[in-house]
Amino acid sequence: MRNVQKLAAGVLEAVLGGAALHQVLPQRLQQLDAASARGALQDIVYGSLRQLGRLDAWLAALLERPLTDPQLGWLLRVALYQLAYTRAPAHAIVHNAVAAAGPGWRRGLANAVLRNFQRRRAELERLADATPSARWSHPDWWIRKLQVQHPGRWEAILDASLLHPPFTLRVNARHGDVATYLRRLDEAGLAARQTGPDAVTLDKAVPVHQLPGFDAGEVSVQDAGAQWAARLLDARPGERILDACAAPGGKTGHLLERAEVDLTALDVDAARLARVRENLDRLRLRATLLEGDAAHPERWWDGRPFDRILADVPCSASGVARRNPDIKWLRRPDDVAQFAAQQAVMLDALWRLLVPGGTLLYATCSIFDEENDAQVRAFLARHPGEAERGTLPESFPDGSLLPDAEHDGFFYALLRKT
Ligand SMILES: C[S@@+](CC[C@H](N)C(=O)[O-])C[C@H]1O[C@@H](n2cnc3c(N)ncnc32)[C@H](O)[C@@H]1O
Repeated sequence: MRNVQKLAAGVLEAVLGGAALHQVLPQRLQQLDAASARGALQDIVYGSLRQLGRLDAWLAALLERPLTDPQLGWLLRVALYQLAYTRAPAHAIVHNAVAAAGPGWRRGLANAVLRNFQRRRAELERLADATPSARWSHPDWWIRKLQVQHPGRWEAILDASLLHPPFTLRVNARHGDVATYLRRLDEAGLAARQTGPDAVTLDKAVPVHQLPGFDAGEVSVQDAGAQWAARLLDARPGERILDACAAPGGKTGHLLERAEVDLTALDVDAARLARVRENLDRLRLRATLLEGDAAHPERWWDGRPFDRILADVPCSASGVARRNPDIKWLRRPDDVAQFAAQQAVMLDALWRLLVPGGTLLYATCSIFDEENDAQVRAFLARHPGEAERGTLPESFPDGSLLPDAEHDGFFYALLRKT
């Protein structure tokens, strides 16, 4: 356990220092032989990042003066996370963290902090609950933005963002229906329920290769909220479709599963585009893959207009913060305006590629207004008389997809070229 604690502390320090979680964590996971230790490291890193505001508040309350050793601080947060949120035996957590803390005063301090946490737990929970950034483990600016932009829903959004993200599959309609797949999951001993027209959510995440039919392309892992994109774009057989920010290809695959279309999958990132190819190969589906910048179609467009365009633009990812819990700590308030500016340029550029009468589906995994409704309103104001906003179907949940227990946060707007 000592090694796992130290590795977890190292990952947290690197990530909060600016390193990419998806690069640092796999490197550290490779240093562990036992699958159980790798599982524990993954859980501790994700869980600590999800609850970091609370862990910070506890640590600050337990220290008499600020720590001079940042590495010890990360180790203590890891141990606090384990004590509060895991089933590992408390004595082992404390014993190993104290040993990992190093000699001299570090050892004594680690011992005092962790034992005091156990003694003062109820008081510390109340203390954290009284401070929004600790209660919901989000930066203050993020919480204030949600309070202003979602006055009736901000607490529910933040509560949902502390949950473990659901593990949801998309059933490939070319292979069978949801009811049949639910029966196959049941036969495999995997409890699940339907959470969308093509979506089933498992009670517990499992490695994908344990899923019946995964290798044959019968299902894909995709959040139920993300599965609305293909349904809303509603591509018809034979149409020419542009998936303008396609990688890693989750929505590309869904579009192709639903209709025989002539699909171009564009992405600016060649490495990510390779993942589109891998995903489509598994699904045995075909598309034209193009590396290119959606903001500069003159560099890659062949001049033939598209009937429908999916613009699943890069965004703050504030709707999927529980899946990428480093994001909320690394984003700066200014980033949101920068994303919004980049999205506006991409929207205007892509709009020119759409056939008259065609539809563009604008999509983000953000819950911030600047990237969503305000973005669409500004677009309509820039294109008077040539664009109108389409209505989303009644089956679409509640007019918006704010994160909850069943799906992540997404935004969709249909734009029709008049
Ligand atoms: C939200 S992700 C897309 C997710 C994808 N649609 C899916 O469902 O799997 C945004 C993608 O936009 C790509 N991207 C960012 N800037 C771009 C640009 N200027 N042109 C094209 N793609 C871009 C990123 O590389 C990233 O893969």
